[in-house]
Amino acid sequence: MSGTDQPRTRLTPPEGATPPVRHPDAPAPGELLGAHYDGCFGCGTGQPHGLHLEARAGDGVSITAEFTVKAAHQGAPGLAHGGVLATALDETLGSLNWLLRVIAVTGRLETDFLAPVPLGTVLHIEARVTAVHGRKIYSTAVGRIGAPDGPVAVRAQAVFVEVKVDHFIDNGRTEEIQAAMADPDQVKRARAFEVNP
Ligand SMILES: CCCCCCCC(=O)SCCNC(=O)CCNC(=O)[C@H](O)C(C)(C)COP(=O)(O)OP(=O)(O)OC[C@H]1O[C@@H](n2cnc3c(N)ncnc32)[C@H](O)[C@@H]1OP(=O)(O)O
Repeated sequence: MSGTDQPRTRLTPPEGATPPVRHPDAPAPGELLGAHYDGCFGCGTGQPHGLHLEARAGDGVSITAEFTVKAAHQGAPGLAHGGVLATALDETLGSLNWLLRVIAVTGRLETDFLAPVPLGTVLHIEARVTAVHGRKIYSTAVGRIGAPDGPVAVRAQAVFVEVKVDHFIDNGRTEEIQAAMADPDQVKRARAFEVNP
């Protein structure tokens, strides 16, 4: 690899990284998080072919989530598309930041595909933050077939990078940004960008 092809950072926390701290206002363990934005492909109710992933707060800085593989999510006949499975992991890992009450985006996501996932499967995902270092949040996730203790189909390791809300406002298409900011529901307005209302 040439210098510019190198990943920005390793997936294992560096020396000096600290354990994550659950925000005191984070939803209680077991609480459903709900969609952060109707238009989100991972969790939004306004996306007919989206994943409609449902995430719940877990203990510490962890999340459990469920995603049912539907016809629109196929790659090979009757099997989930690998990119869709990576999206489900990304969405669950992204939800962890809500427990830290930090706005962050995926910087790096590495996925291991261990077993094919048939159409109709409920994928049970568990994700947790392992460490924080500066703006970098290190996390892992595992997705199991059919039950929380079912066979492991996918695993992921990720680094999220903390950003300011300007990241979305400056880079998102104007129509969607304006519509999200004009939402009369204050919580929905804030959660579109995962900002602590
Ligand atoms: C609202 C919630 C929605 C959740 C949806 C699910 C999550 C998503 O899919 S988010 C969408 C996909 N991700 C993106 O679009 C991100 C695109 N990338 C970017 O915008 C930028 O590259 C961004 C913000 C990640 C980093 O840029 P910038 O703020 O300039 O970072 P920079 O100051 O260079 O680096 C800060 C630290 O992060 C590290 N870093 C930066 N980029 C990366 C990366 N890609 N991978 C790993 N580490 C990184 C740097 O090494 C640096 O570490 P250190 O402080 O130790 O030196």
